[in-house]
Amino acid sequence: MHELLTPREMGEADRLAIAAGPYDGYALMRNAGVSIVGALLERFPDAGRIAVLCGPGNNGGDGYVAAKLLSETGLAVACFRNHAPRENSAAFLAAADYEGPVHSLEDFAASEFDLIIDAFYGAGLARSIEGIERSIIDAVNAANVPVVSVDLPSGISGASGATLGAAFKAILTVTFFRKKPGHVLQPGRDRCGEILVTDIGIGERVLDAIAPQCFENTPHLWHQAFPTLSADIHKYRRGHAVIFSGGLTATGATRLSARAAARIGAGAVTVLSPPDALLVHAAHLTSIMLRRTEAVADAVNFIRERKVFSAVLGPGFGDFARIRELVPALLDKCETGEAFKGLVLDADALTAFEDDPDQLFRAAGETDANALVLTPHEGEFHRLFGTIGADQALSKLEKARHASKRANAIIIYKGPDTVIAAPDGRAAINTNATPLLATAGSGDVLAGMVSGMLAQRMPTFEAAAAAVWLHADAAKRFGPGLIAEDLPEMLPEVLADLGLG
Ligand SMILES: NC(=O)C1=CN([C@@H]2O[C@H](COP(=O)(O)OP(=O)(O)OC[C@H]3O[C@@H](n4cnc5c(N)ncnc54)[C@H](OP(=O)(O)O)[C@@H]3O)[C@@H](O)[C@H]2O)[C@@H](O)CC1
Ligand SMILES: Nc1ncnc2c1ncn2[C@@H]1O[C@H](COP(=O)(O)OP(=O)(O)O)[C@@H](O)[C@H]1O
Ligand SMILES: [K+]
Repeated sequence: MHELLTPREMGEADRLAIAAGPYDGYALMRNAGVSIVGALLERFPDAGRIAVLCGPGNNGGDGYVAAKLLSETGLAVACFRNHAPRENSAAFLAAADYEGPVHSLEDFAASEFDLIIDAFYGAGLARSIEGIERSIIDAVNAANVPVVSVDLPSGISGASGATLGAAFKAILTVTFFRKKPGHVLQPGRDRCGEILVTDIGIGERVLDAIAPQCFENTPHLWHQAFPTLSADIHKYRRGHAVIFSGGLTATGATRLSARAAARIGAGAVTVLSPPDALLVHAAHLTSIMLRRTEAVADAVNFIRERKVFSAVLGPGFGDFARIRELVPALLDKCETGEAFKGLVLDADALTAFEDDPDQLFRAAGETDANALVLTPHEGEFHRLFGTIGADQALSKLEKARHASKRANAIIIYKGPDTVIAAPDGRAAINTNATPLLATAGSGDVLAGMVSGMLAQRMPTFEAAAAAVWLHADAAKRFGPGLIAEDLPEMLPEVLADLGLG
């Protein structure tokens, strides 16, 4: 159930399901209406006066089916519309079968109803909502009457989650077969309220032909790829990660990453520290090892000699020129048949390429697409991928995908709706985050977690997706008062509950 279907793919799913039978378009629509009414009666048993706002397409058709069923239960239902459905469409049949009152949108007043069913537009919304429909959406949102949206809150793009003109703020959204990206990307996600995905008779087999490439980030996506421990494992075989430290005044970020890499299961973690920061690290580290490194060659030699599998570069690092030297040298190590296979660039290691992102992309272009993970937040994304970031026509999902191809790297585009994208086209949208993560250092922890998973040889896309989900789950479990230090300490509980590690 974690596949996300674009509106175009959903249209294809409908088409394939109708071709396979036994349901035709109107039968699917009746099933959709049944699922809407079932959810509504269960959640709003006291709603006596219900308005159904019907658009001209099949979303409106679902509305007429729901109106008919609700009126058959004896409730006072009224439909409002300005455009009748196209003749011979499934929605046309649904409108004809509904025998209750149909009014003009001009006569609608939100205050006269206990509940509003929003069936203006769903997956077919193709342009900005204007005119009377827009005025009604604004008035209903202001009136605070509960809204149940059919498929999507009207005004939200199913493809991008963007608001086209104006959008309802629903308390419940009932959708069919699978969620769409618009249900999980902001601001769409906030507009949906509770999301109920219902079965309307579309068989799972349609997915074989559609082969979706976008997923909601749930443990199903990466559970199988999570590393397991054999009885004869030892710490270096389990996986050795290194974290590059900056100078004396910014060592905390390094230790946050290191602790997270260790807690997520790396067998050994070493902090590579410049001479001036050694003492402060030594005073704080216990199970995490410490190594003095000065020249780029020191780090590269250590990585080779000590069979290091992954590294984090960037948190608190400070020295941009050194980063620009280190990145090509480290990516080169990923390619030379040695143990080292994964580099995570975060924070300063992203900003270091702000003036010449092509320098990074050239180095990355010569390596395996699974060797590099970039973890930009909004600001860092714009620094590295200015043109892509500024393109208003692209959703966050599409931006992450374009950036991933451009950089030949796995991108973790962070935020309330973090998108993880791979150059091969796969993408995952994360939905379990909490605003509690907006605390200094939480990104450093995430970078460390990714490298800890890479050290254990988890495939890169799955490692990135797993780290993002586990990071958010840790935050939610800890709850209010969270600071970044708490996140690694919650991981044992998170992992144990999933039976991982
Ligand atoms: N068998 C199935 O397929 C099933 C589908 N199901 C349901 O169908 C929904 C998708 O139906 P849909 O494709 O008809 O699209 P929908 O969202 O109703 O809008 C299209 C209409 O709106 C119009 N229009 C668009 N934007 C506009 C705007 N801004 N302002 C004004 N008009 C605008 C557009 O006009 P046009 O662009 O063609 O001129 C067209 O007339 C889906 O969400 C689900 O609820 C379920 O019943 C299960 C079975
Ligand atoms: N409002 C929010 N809701 C959910 N997650 C958030 C929110 N704000 C930040 N985060 C998450 O917190 C982390 C912050 O990372 P980052 O901005 O790099 O912080 P820092 O640089 O302080 O470590 C990211 O994983 C991001 O997705
Ligand atoms: K709708």
